[in-house]
Amino acid sequence: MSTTLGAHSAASTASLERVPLRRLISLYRQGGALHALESIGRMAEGAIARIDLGLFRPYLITDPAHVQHVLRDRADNYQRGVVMWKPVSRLVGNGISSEGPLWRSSRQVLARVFSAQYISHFTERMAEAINAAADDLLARAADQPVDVRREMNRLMHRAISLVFFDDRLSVAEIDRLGAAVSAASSSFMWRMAMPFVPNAVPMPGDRTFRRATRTVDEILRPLVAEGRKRPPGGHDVVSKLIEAREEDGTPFSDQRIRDDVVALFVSGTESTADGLTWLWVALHRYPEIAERVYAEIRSEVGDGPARPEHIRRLPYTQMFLQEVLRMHAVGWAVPRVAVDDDVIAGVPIKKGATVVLSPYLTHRDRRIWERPEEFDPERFTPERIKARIQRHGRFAYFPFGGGDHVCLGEQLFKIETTLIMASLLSRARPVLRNDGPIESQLTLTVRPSRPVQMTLQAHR
Ligand code: HEM
Repeated sequence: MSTTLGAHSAASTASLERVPLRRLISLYRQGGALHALESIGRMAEGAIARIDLGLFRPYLITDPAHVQHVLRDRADNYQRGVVMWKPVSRLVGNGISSEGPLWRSSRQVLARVFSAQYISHFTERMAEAINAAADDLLARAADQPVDVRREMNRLMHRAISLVFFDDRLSVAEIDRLGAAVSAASSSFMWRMAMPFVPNAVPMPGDRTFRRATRTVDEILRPLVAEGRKRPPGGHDVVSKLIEAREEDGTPFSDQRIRDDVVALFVSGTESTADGLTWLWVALHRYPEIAERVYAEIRSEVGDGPARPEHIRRLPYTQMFLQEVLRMHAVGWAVPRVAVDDDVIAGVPIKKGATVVLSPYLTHRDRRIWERPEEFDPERFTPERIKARIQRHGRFAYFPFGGGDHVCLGEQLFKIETTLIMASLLSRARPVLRNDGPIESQLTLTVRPSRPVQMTLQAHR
């Protein structure tokens, strides 16, 4: 086994460099999977890397021009369709998380529901719900450390409750739904590792999967049935899916609606919880930079409550958030399969090959980012963004992906996160209470290696 590196100049012929398996194993042994990934990224320096794992030989792509080629210029030739997908589709069906006509009809309706304009129907109530939950959190976290991920999930579920269900599901039920979706998602690891095993053959995790999907159905099916009896015109996800039509004009079935809601949960909640957790780690780690965030929020929001109009009056807070997602690109891998033969930067990509784009590595490419290991929100001033785009193109920074499958939840994430920050940080600042260091861990997302514990100290 080996890793083969190809040149990154579009005009050049491929220059290849082999890294023996010994090297890969030694990188893994030195510092785990993330260290190995980072090291390959550094060696490649934007060139295409071929990770040779025997039968599976994906290409790792990090140069912004190559990313643009896959996600935008030749998007028709690069589709989702990894074999690992089969077990996931048992949970999320074949709508928004797939490809083809069913994806297109889901995407069409959901792109509208998740646009800034549609979400604005909910921001007023979202701010109220987040302020109320923040009051509760501030009271609990004043002296006793709380688990950041769990608390961020709770806050996020309040926003989701509105946008997905127009508040027709209680927060307790959404927490239950979230837990079931999360249990189901982690139950099919074995099936993902061995996708060719038929469903009829029992495997570890099957029982958890069945129990979790039963809970999901118990919660969502009555909600869809009740939604069908309501007058049309609702702005929430379920109402819009009920009004949606397939390309041939048939309405979405109950199963299809249930599948898309679950798919949104799967795509949206894990990455949001990870992104929000890194946010608190960054505020604690970089106190001088965090002071500027607190000062901006205090000057605009005072002692609260946070309101929708504050969102666009907090530019430094937004820059801080962008830098969090640069350093901690939680969706670290965006995989695609080549539909037909292609050539990228002189490297032939055969039909059926898997290419993996990695925002995590692109965001740490030294050719694009000065001192990429340093946390610096100033990278995101409008002037510097413009200069970067002119020099390196739009895909130098792509935490939310790009092209046809660009993340649907980007606006929702920004709105809910800014409201959460404004509501909590107008009154308090975080202090992490973990004993040891918090490292990054590579799983399906990049997440903190241990649960993050924090208290919230009232501003003096
Ligand atoms: C920090 C938060 C988030 C990050 C970093 C993130 C990242 C991403 C990325 C990289 C993709 C592209 C995947 C691909 O091209 O294959 C994506 C797609 C997607 N995201 Fe997000 N996401 C976040 C939050 C959300 C939220 C809050 C939602 C919805 C509630 C959401 C829903 C989706 C959906 C449905 C897709 C697939 C879209 C399609 O295939 O048409 N995401 N996300």
